[in-house]
Amino acid sequence: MPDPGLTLDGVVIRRDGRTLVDISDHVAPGEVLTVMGPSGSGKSTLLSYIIGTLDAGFAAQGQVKLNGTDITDLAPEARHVGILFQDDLLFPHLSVGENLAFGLRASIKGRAERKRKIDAALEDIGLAGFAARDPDTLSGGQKARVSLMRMLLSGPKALLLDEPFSRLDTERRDKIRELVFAQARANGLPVLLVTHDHADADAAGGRVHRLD
Ligand SMILES: Nc1ncnc2c1ncn2[C@@H]1O[C@H](COP(=O)(O)OP(=O)(O)OP(=O)(O)O)[C@@H](O)[C@H]1O
Repeated sequence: MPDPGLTLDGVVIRRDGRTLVDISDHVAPGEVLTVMGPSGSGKSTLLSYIIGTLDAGFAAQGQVKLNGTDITDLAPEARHVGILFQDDLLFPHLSVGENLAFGLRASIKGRAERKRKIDAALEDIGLAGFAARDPDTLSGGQKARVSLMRMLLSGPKALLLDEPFSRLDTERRDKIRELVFAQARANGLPVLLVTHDHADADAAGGRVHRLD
């Protein structure tokens, strides 16, 4: 595979004549690149560009490549880039298992195979036996784990994290952060982490790109 990982090649994003983002970088499989910067510096804007949902009011140039393939002009769903937000919500009218099934790749058709995958996924995140539960009966940390797993089950080739830990208390935060990074490493996913928190950057252990 040519150049595995996520490549940002001369990505420049402007708004009203002001350059917000200017980045060229390569994030290897299993590596975490942390993006930090003050409020309004363009962190979420960069993630929108990568997933293909940048607001038309921005002017952008540069290529986004995933495993050597240029995905800059693909529709968001064709990019296979997973994103996790601070307030990621589970579908409240679906059970925990159905929420996970929603993320499962369409290629997994058989009922038994889907159930087996979901049970294994719940076990992976320490929630074995939770398939029938309603999301609103879960704690914040449990919901965060289900959101993460739902996203991973959709088979992303890169992982973007937009302050996904900031609502969690310190103890849960450490555990979930570890789980996210361990899953990214296990799946060989390049990770781009947007955060205000230096503890997140330290836990990620990789390089830091600053937007000012
Ligand atoms: N749809 C929009 N219309 C107008 N301005 C926008 C829009 N979206 C973002 N902006 C502006 O673009 C700049 C970058 O916003 P962005 O959300 O990327 O910042 P951020 O670094 O993620 O901030 P925060 O840390 O507060 O989330 C800000 O000045 C913001 O006001």
